[in-house]
This record gives sequence, C-alpha cells and structure tokens, in this order.
Amino acid sequence: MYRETPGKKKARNPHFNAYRRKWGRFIESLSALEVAEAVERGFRSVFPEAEYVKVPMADGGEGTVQSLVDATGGRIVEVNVTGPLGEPVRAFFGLLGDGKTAVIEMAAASGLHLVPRDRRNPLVTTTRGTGELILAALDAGATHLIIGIGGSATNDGGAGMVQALGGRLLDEDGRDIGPGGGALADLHAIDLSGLDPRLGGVRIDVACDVDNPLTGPNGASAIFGPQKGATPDMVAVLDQNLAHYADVIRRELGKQVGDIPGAGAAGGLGAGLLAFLPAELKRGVEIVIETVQLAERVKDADLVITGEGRIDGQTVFGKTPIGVAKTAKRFGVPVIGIAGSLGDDSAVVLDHGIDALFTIVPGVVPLEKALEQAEHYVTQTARHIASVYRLGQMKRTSSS
Ligand SMILES: Nc1ncnc2c1ncn2[C@@H]1O[C@H](COP(=O)(O)OP(=O)(O)OP(=O)(O)O)[C@@H](O)[C@H]1O
Ligand SMILES: O=C(O)[C@H](O)CO
Repeated sequence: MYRETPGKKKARNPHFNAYRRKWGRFIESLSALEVAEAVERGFRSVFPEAEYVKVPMADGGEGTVQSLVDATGGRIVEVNVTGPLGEPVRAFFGLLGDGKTAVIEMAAASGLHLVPRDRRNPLVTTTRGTGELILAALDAGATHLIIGIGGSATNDGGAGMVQALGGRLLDEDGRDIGPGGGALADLHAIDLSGLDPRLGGVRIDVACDVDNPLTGPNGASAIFGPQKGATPDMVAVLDQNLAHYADVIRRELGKQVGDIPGAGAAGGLGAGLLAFLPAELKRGVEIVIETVQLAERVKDADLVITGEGRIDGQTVFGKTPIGVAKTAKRFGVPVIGIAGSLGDDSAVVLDHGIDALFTIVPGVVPLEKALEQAEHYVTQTARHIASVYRLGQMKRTSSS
C-alpha cells in the first residue's frame, strides 16, 4: 500500500518509446527521454517533492540506440558505411555508458527508408553496411553487441554483413558472390577463416522485430519482400535463394537456422547472425530491461508510468509497456500506461500488468498537430494523472 514519506514521495517515472528518429524525417516528435521529462514536469506540478527516476526504454526497434544511450549516459557514434544500394550513407551506433556495450539498429545502415521507392530492389540490396557498423563497434572497444534488426531494405540473409566482417561466400569457381538476394543463387562454399578474430570474444544479443522463419509462405521474402520492391516473380526467386543459402549453411557449417523464429527478420539477417556469429536471438524489450537494470530502478517505486505511440491489442506481444509493467509487477508496483492514441482493443493490456490507461490528446486533432504538441500534451496528461493519484491519497488519508 502507498505510504507518503513527508517531503519525499517517490512517483517513479516513466518508460516511453516515442521515437525521435522514426518521426524525425517528417515531424519532430519526442524521444523516450523527452517523454519521461514531460511526465516529470506534469507530476512535479502536483508532487514537487517526489523523487523521479527516468529510464528511457525501447523494444529493439527504431529509437533503441537513442534510448539506451540516454538511459546509460553513453554516446552516439556516427560512421560512414555502405548503404543498401552500395552508395555511402552516414549511419550511427550507440556506445553505452559501460564503454563495452554497443547498440546497433541495422536499419541505420541497411534500412528501407534509405532507398527511394522507385529504386527498391531486394535482388541487389545488401547488408554490408550493417557489417561495417559491427566493425566500427569492435574498433570502439565493444565486447557486447546489441543488434536490433528489422525495417530493412534487404533480402540477402546477412550475406553482405558477413562479407564485410571478413567471411567469404564463394561461387563454384571460388569467386566472392556479389551483393543482394539475387546473388545467393551462386553460393557454393563458405569460408569463415578470415572472419574478424575479435568476434570470437564478443557476446551478441539480437532483437528481431518479427518471429518469421527464413523461407516459405511466412518467410522473409513472401511477407516482407513486396514492401522492399519485390514483384511476385522476384519473391519466388528470393525465397528459393534463401532456401539454397540455408542448405549451403547446413552443409558447410553444420548449422540449421532457417526454422528458428526470427531467422526471417530483416530479410534473413536473423539467420545470418545465427549462422556466422556468436549471436542469440532474444526479445528486444527483455534485452533493454536487462541493459538498463530496470528491476533495480523500479523496485522501490510507488508508481511506474510507461507508454508508447499507440497502445492496442498488439502491445501485449512483447512491446515495451508490457515488459515494463511485468517488471514493475514483480515488486507489486502499480503501473499507468499513457499513449498518443488507444486502439479499440487497448483494454487487453489491463490484463497484462497495466493498471490504468490514458491517452494524451485533448480532443480531435490532426496527427500532425498531435505530434507537434506531444510534449505539452504529455505534460498536461501527467498533471491530470497526478491529480487523480493525489485524490486517491486524500481518500485513504481521510478514511484511515
Ligand atoms: N504524439 C502522438 N500523438 C498522437 N498519436 C500518436 C503520437 N505518437 C504516436 N501516435 C500514434 O501512434 C501510431 C504509431 O506511432 P509509433 O509508430 O511511434 O508507435 P509505437 O506504438 O510507439 O511503435 P511501434 O508499434 O512501431 O513499436 C501513430 O500512427 C499514431 O496513431
Ligand atoms: O526488415 C524486415 O524485413 C521487416 O522489418 C521484418 O523484419
């Protein structure tokens, strides 16, 4: 039960995955830290003396690097890498406060947003830039890598990535195969002897945005190929090539990776990471919870506030707010969820550890305005939540 310590109330504060980078190209919305700050401002106007702990959270998708950098006092490192079509792109990774953990979003180097719609072609797009980001992280001294995969322009099974790291993918004549999901048809042999030796000493946690297998009707090519520019004929070729790729991996490396859930994420990069590197696929939010030591930070809280852009029925499938709520519930801490918008089925989250839900928009406003005004709306909503919370305390005080 809640008990007020005079002068110091703990309303521990929030975990919110609104993604600056996601919206940044159109309209500036908020990073997780900025949302946390807005919640604190709203709460402070009602509870000025409370202690507020802000833990920017994420689920492995876009915004994860920024959140983990903010949560751990790390820094963002910018690097020039090879883009999906072979052109140079300015990408980034995060080096966390411990100086040993690097966080990579593969989409920063190999993302769909980097390729104009009329040039999308997964037969040729490559994950080479993702491999180059891994190399840059190793150069920075990282021994633990967190790699968020999804939002890719690619369907090459991580072939470009392993080539960038020194692995050789050879055709029948012993020549390196070219870039893209099309060239996988030529693969005959794999030689990992030139792989960067530093990879032997690293731990790699991979957060996939989906659970799809590598091939088949639910595989990478069939489900995500079309958004990358694949026609139905191209989907058939890409799927066949990934199946061949998995066969060669099995023959050459003795690893069976195609059916593992998440192998088909990011055009089969999930499978490539498992086949070639010391990688483990995990739930993104679990990786983040561990990295920011969330349990430690919520265990003494009186209240946790969490949220995301939109809370709906999908939120219960491994999204940030539910991971936060489950952690808080281990310590019996109440949890309030806030969101930019609530789906018709949002109430299901109330069965998964969230005790109450609020939307931040004050009325019918265009999305553009809602995003522009998000900081103000979050502050205002937090103030209203704090007022209701205080009412609950008054009732308890007067009836005790
Ligand atoms: N500031 C905001 N105000 C109102 N609605 C918002 C706001 N931010 C996000 N939304 C709503 O949430 C939807 C999805 O936004 P976003 O992709 O950021 O969601 P998310 O739920 O945080 O992320 P994801 O589901 O991709 O992990 C938007 O289309 C919009 O309906
Ligand atoms: O990149 C992709 O293919 C999708 O986001 C699924 O991982």
